[in-house]
Amino acid sequence: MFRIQNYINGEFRAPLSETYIDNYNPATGQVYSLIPDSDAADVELAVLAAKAAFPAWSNTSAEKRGKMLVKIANLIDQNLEKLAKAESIDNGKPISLARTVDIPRASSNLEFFGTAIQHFSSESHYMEGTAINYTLRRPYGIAGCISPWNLPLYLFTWKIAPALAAGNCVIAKPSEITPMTAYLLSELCQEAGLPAGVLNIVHGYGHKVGAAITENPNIPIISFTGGTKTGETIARVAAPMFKKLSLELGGKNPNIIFADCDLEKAIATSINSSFANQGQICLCGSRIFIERSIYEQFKEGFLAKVQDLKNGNPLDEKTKQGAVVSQAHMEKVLSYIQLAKEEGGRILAGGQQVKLDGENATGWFIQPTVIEGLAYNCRTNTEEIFGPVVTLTPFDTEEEVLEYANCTDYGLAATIWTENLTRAHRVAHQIKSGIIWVNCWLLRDLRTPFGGMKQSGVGREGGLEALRFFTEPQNVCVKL
Ligand SMILES: NC(=O)C1=CN([C@@H]2O[C@H](COP(=O)(O)OP(=O)(O)OC[C@H]3O[C@@H](n4cnc5c(N)ncnc54)[C@H](O)[C@@H]3O)[C@@H](O)[C@H]2O)C=CC1
Ligand SMILES: O=C(O)/C=C/C=C(\O)C(=O)O
Repeated sequence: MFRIQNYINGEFRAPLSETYIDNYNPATGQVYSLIPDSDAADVELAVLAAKAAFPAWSNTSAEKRGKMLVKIANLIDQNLEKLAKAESIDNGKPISLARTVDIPRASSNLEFFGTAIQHFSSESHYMEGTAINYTLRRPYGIAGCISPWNLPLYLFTWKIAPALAAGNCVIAKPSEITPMTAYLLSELCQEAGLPAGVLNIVHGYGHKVGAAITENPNIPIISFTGGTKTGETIARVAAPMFKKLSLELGGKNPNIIFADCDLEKAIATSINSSFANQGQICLCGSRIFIERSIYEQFKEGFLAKVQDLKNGNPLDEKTKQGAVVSQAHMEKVLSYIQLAKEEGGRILAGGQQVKLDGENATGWFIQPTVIEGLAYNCRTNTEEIFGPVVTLTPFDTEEEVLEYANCTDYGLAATIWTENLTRAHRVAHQIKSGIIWVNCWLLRDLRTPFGGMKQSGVGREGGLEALRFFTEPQNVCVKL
């Protein structure tokens, strides 16, 4: 069976333990490759490599570093089909989504930061006639990047690109649930001629490799995307070591439909914001609040479109709903559907695991599920499910829907549907979320600050925020 390898010091290496973890295809439930079960000793090798590479990489001009990232982006483009297929098999997502969103975005991340670093500048402060201060933005040394399974290459590159562009060397850990495209990327890095030790990819479990990165005193800065509980564990270890942290965590995002919206557009986009990637995007709008006067109309139009969303083999071009990522995750999502019933919810669509034919009979598929009749503040409506499950709740006033929207511990993203711009600004201002979309969803400009409030995270990534995060300011004051 195919064995993924670590990428350390520019070379492909087996884990020192020589043990491997099974890697599953979620659409068949079968093991199809093996992942290094690395540990702290492999991370230590990566640290040695990164330390040795840092002086040269950090002294390479921003232009050259940027060009290297753009070269890797071009190789991603040339390998689009191979990477999209690998992502679909590894994660269970429809190949059409991997081909049009995940892989192109991975390329954009590298290109964006490869060019952004060439325009990055720092400040100077003139003290009239007395002194001039200039601020240097210095790379930290070795950055740790830990990424999740839902958008594997997309989020992996979202972290490593700004870290490398800024002149850091990186030790990166993709999710052990979806390691394949990070491995394929390491092959492209070697092909591009990325100097040895600049990027090191160590595969394995979070509690071993992730914990070793978090605990390692030579890694002073960590960027993490994943579950809120894991973020808390990382913060507990890293904070007393005074590490710099960026935590992109969970969400339980409101999707607010006012009666004066363009209903057709609101329904079409809400289908996407509910069920794209089987609802496994931290930005999905899983709580849909609908103004009572159009509740039945929205519900009817929405349910009609949900009926068209059939689960299918992710490698089939026509499939819009693939498999969820793992058996454990499927069981978690199904347990929330059961909880919703216990909390008084009515299942309007879906609600079950789906058994497909042939080799997909043993895959992990869940029907897109729509539930109504729940209290806005019950567990189903406040805990992150992270699957193809949404709830519909009517509201009467703006004040009431703001209370609903803000009632969870999360504050990542929100969507507002209205044709009344004054209302849109007013409501946006009162929602406690890091990202607000008005009459759209997941419309991404990579220059904008990205991240959440409350338990959705700490810090912001994207654009200049990411380049500032991965650099440490040093002020030099020169007496005139
Ligand atoms: N982007 C997001 O908002 C994501 C949210 N989640 C949420 O988290 C829940 C749990 O999913 P998991 O797969 O368990 O996500 P996770 O948070 O455990 O995994 C994310 C990454 O963190 C690593 N990790 C795990 N434990 C670690 C530790 N102690 N130290 C350092 N790194 C560690 C994992 O190996 C993976 O690379 C999901 O059901 C979902 O609700 C999961 C993935 C992405
Ligand atoms: O940067 C984006 O466009 C999307 C980011 C999504 C996540 O961070 C997530 O789902 O975890």
